[in-house]
Amino acid sequence: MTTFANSLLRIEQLEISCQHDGKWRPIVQDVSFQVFPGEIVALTGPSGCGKSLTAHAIVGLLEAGSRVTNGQVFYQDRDILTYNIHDWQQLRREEIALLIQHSLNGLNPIRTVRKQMVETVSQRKQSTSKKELDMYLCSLLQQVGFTDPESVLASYPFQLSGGMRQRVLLAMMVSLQPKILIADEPTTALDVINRERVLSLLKKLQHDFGLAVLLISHDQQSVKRLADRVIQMDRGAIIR
Ligand SMILES: Nc1ncnc2c1ncn2[C@@H]1O[C@H](COP(=O)(O)OP(=O)(O)OP(=O)(O)O)[C@@H](O)[C@H]1O
Repeated sequence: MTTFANSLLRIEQLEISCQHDGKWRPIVQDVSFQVFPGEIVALTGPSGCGKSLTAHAIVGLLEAGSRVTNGQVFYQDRDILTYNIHDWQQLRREEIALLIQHSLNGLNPIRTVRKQMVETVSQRKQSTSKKELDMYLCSLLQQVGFTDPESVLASYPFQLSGGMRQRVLLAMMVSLQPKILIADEPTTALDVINRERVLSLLKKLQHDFGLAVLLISHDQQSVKRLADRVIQMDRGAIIR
């Protein structure tokens, strides 16, 4: 008998259907794979093959017009598709982080980085003095490669480049100490230098914290450089 004792994430025969012209049709079908602690697994394939739908289903964030119609998703052997909204929120806060395609969407454009980081960090950290908190925020930003963290804290998202915003999101994610990061096209909107930075950072987080990463990407270069294992999708199914 196969044992799944060590897998962090186990997807079994997942089917996701979408509504088109009032009819529900399966778009993702019979998708099964596992992610083990500390490994980087790439989910790759052409545009529209169902990578994002799969990623969003795993974290309970499918949009209206799409839903899971078959299969199971286990996180540490817990069947998370049975979760309610509260359970999902807790899972996303404590265990599974999601880094989305366009980083600006993940940050509020009219609030400073500091305010947003404080909000995230306070989900995990007990209240401390302002000075201690600032030191902690700066250390998080330094971990993701910022040499002038104070000025980043005082900035609004629009004052930062796409790559910088992506790294701010990663710093916030690090503070939540997730076991697994699902990164949906984390480098698509970035120029070559920032792309390299974000990819190196994912590798560093894997190395330093034993973070597992499910990397959704159609960028073969990123996939080759980063992934320990590659899962190839096409037209809603895994092909290898
Ligand atoms: N909420 C929705 N309602 C209806 N159809 C949807 C919905 N979300 C996704 N789809 C359809 O499902 C298909 C797969 O979409 P998905 O975003 O998962 O592709 P993808 O592989 O991530 O592509 P890309 O690399 O371009 O992001 C697409 O044809 C898309 O139009």
